[in-house]
Amino acid sequence: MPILAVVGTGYVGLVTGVLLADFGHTVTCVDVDAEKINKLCNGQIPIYEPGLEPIVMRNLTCGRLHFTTDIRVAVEESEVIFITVGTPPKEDGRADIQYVLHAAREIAKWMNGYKVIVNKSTSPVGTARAIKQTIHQVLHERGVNFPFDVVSNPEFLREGTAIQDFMHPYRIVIGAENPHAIERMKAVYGFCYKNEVPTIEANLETAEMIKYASNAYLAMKVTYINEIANVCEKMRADIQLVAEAMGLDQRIGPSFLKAGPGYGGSCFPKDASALIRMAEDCGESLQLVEAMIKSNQLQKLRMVDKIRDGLGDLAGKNIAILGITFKPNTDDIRESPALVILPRLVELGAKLRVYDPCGRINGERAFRDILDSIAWCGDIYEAVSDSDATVILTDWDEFRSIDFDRYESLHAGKVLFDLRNLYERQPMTEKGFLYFGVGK
Ligand SMILES: NC(=O)c1ccc[n+]([C@@H]2O[C@H](COP(=O)([O-])OP(=O)(O)OC[C@H]3O[C@@H](n4cnc5c(N)ncnc54)[C@H](O)[C@@H]3O)[C@@H](O)[C@H]2O)c1
Ligand SMILES: O=c1ccn([C@@H]2O[C@H](COP(=O)(O)OP(=O)(O)O[C@H]3O[C@H](CO)[C@@H](O)[C@H](O)[C@H]3O)[C@@H](O)[C@H]2O)c(=O)[nH]1
Repeated sequence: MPILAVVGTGYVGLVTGVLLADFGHTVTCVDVDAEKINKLCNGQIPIYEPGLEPIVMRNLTCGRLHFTTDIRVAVEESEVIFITVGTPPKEDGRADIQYVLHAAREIAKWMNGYKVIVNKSTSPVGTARAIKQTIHQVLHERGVNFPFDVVSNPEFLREGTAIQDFMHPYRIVIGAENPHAIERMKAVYGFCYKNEVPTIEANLETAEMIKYASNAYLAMKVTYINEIANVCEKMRADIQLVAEAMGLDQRIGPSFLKAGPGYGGSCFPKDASALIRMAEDCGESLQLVEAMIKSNQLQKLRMVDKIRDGLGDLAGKNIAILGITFKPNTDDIRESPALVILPRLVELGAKLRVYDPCGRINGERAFRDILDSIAWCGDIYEAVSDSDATVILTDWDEFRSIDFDRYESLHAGKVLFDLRNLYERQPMTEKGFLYFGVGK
């Protein structure tokens, strides 16, 4: 059984390392962030991911899982080394692979025998070859000649459901040049999944492209349903029934058809832009993906128009905001629709009373320019107290069961902008609410 190392202990690295350990592998997770590693060594989880903490504790205790800032030991002791560092967007939309190549250089510095270097970071086509070249160069500088293979093994987990996604992936993609590397990867995953998960073996370029093509397609599904929702609103049609009926067609499928305020997160936006640049670099244009990005930006602004149309002049209005994270069950607010919608509401004169079950710490940082207009609240009812209207921005489960009797007793304005369609219009209207959903 190969000993494993994971370089980069963020969302993907931590989940990968911890769950591979839970499947029985010996894993060392490395990060350059000493504070993060210190916390993890003490069993504290630096991110919010439901269910992860007990699994970390369990594997730390039984000695299969290690955290360190010392990449040397991790590399020397392992045979298969995953790279899971960030690939953030550059200003021109391209993915910045400098952290991936830096990790590759660090690995090459301490290689002491055959290694499989597995890139799990979402990286443009050509990155695996660049990793290979980087490692060759460092080994050459060191005057050594250890054999190694580079594998592209994109990750498809979602934040908030990362454990379930990692334990039961739809597929495993292994891009490699050498059958021996594929065999070592099968030794890693076959041990976990008993070969029950479909595995796609491909060349490096194909594996890298599968990740971008998948993310852009999912983002396009969301954007498509949002556009149809906008038309439904004008035509007395109900997007939820439209989506349900569409989804029953197996060729379409029911997932990623929930209309809302636009997609966000650390992946869809940056990966769509990177895909467009990748296409441009080889003389092609991806017009659907380009249109999707524009449409998604408009969708976020459209939510502001919806609120302004429903409430009138926003100057001096108190608006309760329920949810700022880009989706439920995460503390991540990267590219969240809230980042566009909240500053615009403030610009229009509104005061915001914000509650998010997990997003406050990241929110305080992201909204530092408008903090004077934000009151952070500890729960739903504190947020809605004395407000003129409530906006549901994230589909956290606790927002599905608001106690509306309590809501009324807090002098909360009976105007609800339900941007995740958690409620039905008719019962809300019967309760005396002015109700605005998306696409119904
Ligand atoms: N977040 C997701 O849900 C998700 C899902 C699938 C794929 N991805 C992709 O996976 C990659 C990682 O994403 P993330 O969200 O986990 O990022 P992240 O920012 O949460 O974590 C990256 C970590 O790498 C560390 N790091 C950077 N350089 C390092 C180095 N040289 N050595 C050791 N550690 C180093 C950072 O300190 C950080 O802790 C990205 O390419 C992303 O697109 C993310
Ligand atoms: O029907 C839907 C589904 C999603 N969304 C929005 O789309 C965004 C992304 O959601 P989701 O895909 O669940 O979250 P991520 O954690 O960003 O996961 C995506 O990005 C990851 C990083 O690449 C991939 O690994 C995953 O497969 C891919 O789903 C969020 O803003 C959601 O609110 C909708 O509005 N409607």
